[in-house]
Amino acid sequence: MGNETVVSVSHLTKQYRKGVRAVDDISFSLREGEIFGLLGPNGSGKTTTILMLLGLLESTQGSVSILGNDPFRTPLAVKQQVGYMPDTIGFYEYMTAYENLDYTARFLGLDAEQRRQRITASLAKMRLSSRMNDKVRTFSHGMKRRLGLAELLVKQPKIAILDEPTQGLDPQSIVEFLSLIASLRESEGMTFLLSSHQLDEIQSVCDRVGLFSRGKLISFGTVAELGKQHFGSDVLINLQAEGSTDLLPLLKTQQGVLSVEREGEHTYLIKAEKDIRPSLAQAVIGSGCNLSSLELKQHSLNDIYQLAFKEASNEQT
Ligand SMILES: Nc1ncnc2c1ncn2[C@@H]1O[C@H](COP(=O)(O)OP(=O)(O)OP(=O)(O)O)[C@@H](O)[C@H]1O
Repeated sequence: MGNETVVSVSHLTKQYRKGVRAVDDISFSLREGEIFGLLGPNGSGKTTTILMLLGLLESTQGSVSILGNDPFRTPLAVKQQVGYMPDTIGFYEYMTAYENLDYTARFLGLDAEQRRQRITASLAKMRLSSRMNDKVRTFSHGMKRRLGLAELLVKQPKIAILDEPTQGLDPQSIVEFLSLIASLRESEGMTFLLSSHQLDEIQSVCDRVGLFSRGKLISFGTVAELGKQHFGSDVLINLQAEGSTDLLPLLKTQQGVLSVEREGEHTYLIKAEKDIRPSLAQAVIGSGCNLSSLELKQHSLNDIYQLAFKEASNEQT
């Protein structure tokens, strides 16, 4: 991931005519080459934010800068550098995959040979070469998503914004789709913004996430940072040990330990200020017990999401 800021959002607000404040004073920035997950329940403001990033919707207040351009004032400059995959991808169903991509490529002003090269390379990367002359209406949902990524590749944008890209995919296709995104980041250096409520998958691919609740960005950072912010602890350690000594009092008094919970007869979950596995191992072995496992655990994005929303709704009521 580079250090250059490619997307910068400052105090962005959108109030629809009917009075709904769909996005309420949000600020964040994205770095070149990062994969960012915009997470939130239905109606929390994700799509409204995305539309403002794309210049398709005017903000009520605040500003957006995409690679130095204001998307609402200079939409063409932004459109050339940003690829967008909406939640319902609109391909021409009675045209072939190749024809659909050629239609997109013509807008880029490429000559016939450049178009052919770019399209065939993109379809190959998305493993759709064998289906390029088939009509899109014969494609499965997952194949249409892959064709959506191929279309992004034809466009070669610096930034790709994908609204609910994994919606409707089976678990295997989700894993495959997200690994394609990760590989595009590696090979093309693209920056991705994904909106989603598929937490586990997002955790596996995103460098940083932003949690949305009722138009507000209630948390922003890496999953580890969010874990610290909401759970007040840097690390969770899972320890398994057997022996005649009750380890609970011993573990509780170790330096750096914040709390200890017994999770099973011989299993403990330790909340600690930092990674103190070496001193825990010493203490356990010193007490005469057999240490069978000592693992660093992260709070799952799902745990963080649940807690963050509980906190946000407590604040709002
Ligand atoms: N054109 C509109 N006019 C008035 N209100 C709108 C309009 N579009 C969205 N809203 C409202 O703004 C809020 C945020 O909607 P938005 O679509 O941005 O949420 P979302 O997080 O993308 O939801 P989802 O996950 O369901 O797509 C909701 O209360 C929605 O009803």
